[in-house]
Amino acid sequence: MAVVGVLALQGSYNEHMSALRRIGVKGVEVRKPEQLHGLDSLIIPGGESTTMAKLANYHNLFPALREFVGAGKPVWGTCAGLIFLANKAVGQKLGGQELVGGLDCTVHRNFFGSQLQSFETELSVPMLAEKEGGSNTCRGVFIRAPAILEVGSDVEILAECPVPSGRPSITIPSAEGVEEEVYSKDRVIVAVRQGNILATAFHPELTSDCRWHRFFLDMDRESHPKAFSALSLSSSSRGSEGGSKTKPFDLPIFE
Ligand SMILES: NC(=O)CC[C@H](N)C(=O)O
Repeated sequence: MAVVGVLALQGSYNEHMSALRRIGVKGVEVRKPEQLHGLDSLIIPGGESTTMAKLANYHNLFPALREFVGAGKPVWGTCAGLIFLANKAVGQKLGGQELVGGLDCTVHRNFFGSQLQSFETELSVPMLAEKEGGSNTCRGVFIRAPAILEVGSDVEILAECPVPSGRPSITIPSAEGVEEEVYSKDRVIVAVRQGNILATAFHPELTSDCRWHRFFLDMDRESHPKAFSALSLSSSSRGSEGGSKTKPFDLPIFE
């Protein structure tokens, strides 16, 4: 059975652990580099990316995290986790912060504004519905959320969000170091996939909809099918919130 690590330095790791439990998957809390060995995939939760980066540095986790991503194992970053995985982040604190990288995109750390400008909205997610069943939308919980400004050609866009009208305008340094306004579009990217990397600017682990977790586990399954024996990780719950997919008749494992 696949073993999914959840980086447990700070932030919403408990919520990811319980979402994994809901779909019958074993989650393992990761705080040290050696705990990454033997994992099939990894979730980097939301939280506060600067604090998380300091803790990751303290535990000497960055080289091991980069190696994990580079090995092609599935990695999912939610919110602060997305910032960790981006190749480039803007809107950071002075001096920036260390990133794991791997995801070919530029992320703005606090695109939607301050904690007070946190919000929930329905996101259109046709691809998620196609793969995991259920409604064409999902609830997006955005907490002092980042957003993706630009993506490379290998990055598949899975969800976009209308830019709220009250959002403060953002500036990023140009190549010459001069401040310039860059974002004027009315939509922004909030979920992407690039090969083994999944990233969401919002928090599916704070909702009861497990489809993003299932989607991630399906990526995991695709990357090494042997870890998934006849015990279907989601056979117990696929169909409850996922909706229309019928359960394979030969896999009535957990009822
Ligand atoms: N909910 C979150 O993970 C917020 C992330 C936050 N914008 C940061 O920079 O870390």
